[in-house]
Amino acid sequence: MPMRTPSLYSQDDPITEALKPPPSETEAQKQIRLQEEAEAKRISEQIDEDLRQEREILRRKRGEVKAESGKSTLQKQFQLMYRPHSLDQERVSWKTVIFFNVVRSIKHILTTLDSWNDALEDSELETKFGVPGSSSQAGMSPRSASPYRAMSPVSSNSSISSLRIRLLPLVAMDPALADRLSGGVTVSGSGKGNVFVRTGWQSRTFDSALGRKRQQSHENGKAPEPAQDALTLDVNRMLEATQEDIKELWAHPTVRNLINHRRLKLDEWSEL
Ligand SMILES: Nc1nc2c(ncn2[C@@H]2O[C@H](COP(=O)(O)OP(=O)(O)OP(=O)(O)O)[C@@H](O)[C@H]2O)c(=O)[nH]1
Ligand SMILES: [Mg+2]
Repeated sequence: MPMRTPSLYSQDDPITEALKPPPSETEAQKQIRLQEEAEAKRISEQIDEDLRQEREILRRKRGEVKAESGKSTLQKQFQLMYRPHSLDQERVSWKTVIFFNVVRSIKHILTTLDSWNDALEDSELETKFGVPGSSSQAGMSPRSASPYRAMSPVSSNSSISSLRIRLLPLVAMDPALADRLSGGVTVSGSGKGNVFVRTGWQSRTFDSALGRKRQQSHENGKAPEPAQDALTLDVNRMLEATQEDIKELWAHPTVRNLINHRRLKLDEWSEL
């Protein structure tokens, strides 16, 4: 009796019924068909096996460590215990991040204020939006839906516009800081654009900050001194010069109002 290759098709499946070979099939044709089926099955099983192995490799690569399980915290603790100097060195790179967050937030406040024409006072907010929480006009878009420009007289917004002018040089540093963090990848967009932080930002900010100095002191076998580069020095100076303006902006009733009415949201930026 000749060996029969097992058929792919089961006996009681409606699809099997539909795919049945024609009754006129010769024995030779049948053999070819069964061989083709067996080959197709083998290939399909091979693909499944390959996929399974790939998943397994990926799973091993990722490891079993879960997100938010304290990896970074543990690393910092080890650093503190065994290489406290390395944290001093890192301080410089974090400076860029902190400056960027501050500058970006100020820019965001000013942009939001601008979209409200710098002039949302208590009385106007109450009239326009009702008491906080009553959402009669929630979602109304600022510029298009309001004739503020025409109707709001110069009052508290005069101080905002002067704050805006004083803070302009600081806000102008935003692209440079973003550029530093994203490693030269241009951050485009409307000012709301996110910075895509790329792997290695820390060594980048660190290298830019220390440059040759680091190399030299490594050659001497000494730990490098924390230093700052031109960019962070500039921002540092500007922050010092404008700190009162920043406080004033933050405490300004219009800004307070926007925050209270949830017209101004400052994102937390916790990826770093
Ligand atoms: N109670 C407690 N909280 C911890 C401990 N270690 C870390 N945390 C907190 O857990 C949170 C996550 O810690 P991370 O060190 O950022 O965790 P991670 O594994 O690096 O997280 P990913 O980078 O998102 O994968 C932080 O809020 C830490 O403060 C711990 O030993 N005890
Ligand atoms: Mg982490």
